[in-house]
Amino acid sequence: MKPDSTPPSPTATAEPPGSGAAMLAVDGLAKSYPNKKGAVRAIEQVSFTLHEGEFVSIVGPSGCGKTTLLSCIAGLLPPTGGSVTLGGRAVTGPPPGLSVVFQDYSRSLFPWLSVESNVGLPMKSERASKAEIKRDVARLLTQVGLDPSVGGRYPWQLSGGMQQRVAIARALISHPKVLLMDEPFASVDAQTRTGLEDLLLRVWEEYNKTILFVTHDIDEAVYLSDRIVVLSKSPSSVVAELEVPLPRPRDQFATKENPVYAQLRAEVFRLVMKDMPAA
Ligand SMILES: Nc1ncnc2c1ncn2[C@@H]1O[C@H](COP(=O)(O)OP(=O)(O)OP(=O)(O)O)[C@@H](O)[C@H]1O
Repeated sequence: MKPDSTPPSPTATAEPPGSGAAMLAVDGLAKSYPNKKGAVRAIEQVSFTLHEGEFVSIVGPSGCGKTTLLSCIAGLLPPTGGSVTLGGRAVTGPPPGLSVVFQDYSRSLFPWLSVESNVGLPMKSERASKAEIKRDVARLLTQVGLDPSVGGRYPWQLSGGMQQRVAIARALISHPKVLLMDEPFASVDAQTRTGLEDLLLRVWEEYNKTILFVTHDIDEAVYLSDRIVVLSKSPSSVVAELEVPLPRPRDQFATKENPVYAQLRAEVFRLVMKDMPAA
């Protein structure tokens, strides 16, 4: 496997996000799960497009079908209608060029493998040499803010935040075009979460990735994204797509003090709560 050429610096991204070619197109996607009574319609008629280099978040009321949507996009679950195309090719199974990071890092990482083996696994299956794997794993661990010596430890010896950094390193090592993230920071404490948000923004800018990020957290969606896709309650469809015109680079203090941040947060909250079942 060839390593990426030197990652471009954040300032080298000449085009504004969202101005690139269509990278991921979701068109009329539907998914029903069979049950004793017939079927549970989880999502129906979900359509949106991600352009190259864009950071897009999906939000919606609890149980609206966010995980179902992401699983269909990742080719892990066959949709019952509609289509997904990645780089112009129909997704019919897990496609090359796409990596997934789950909320539950134990789903991303094998506890019986060292951190180095976990991160290097995609390269191993592509028959990279041991030296190449070692070099790239150390580079990626540094990139996600971990000391390369962590490579010799096991996932269960690390904190939740560190494990999620390892999962991000592993997702990046195969140079995916698109990163799908399913509530990746929902299982860590608030301070760790803000650190991971800023890490993700740095990685996104440096590697010029296209990211689709599912979250329950409206603040997080506004802070991170170029655009927010709001889903209705299940069976869900897209009720709104909102641009986030906040300047970049984002900053946990300055961005959140910007009146546009508060305005957008309130708007997304209103759209999501409209469809929330009573507690
Ligand atoms: N394997 C399954 N079999 C049957 N129904 C399912 C299955 N998985 C999900 N569902 C149903 O599909 C709908 C959407 O579920 P999904 O987990 O995708 O939503 P979500 O938005 O990710 O949920 P949450 O807000 O809890 O993260 C729900 O009504 C759920 O009960």
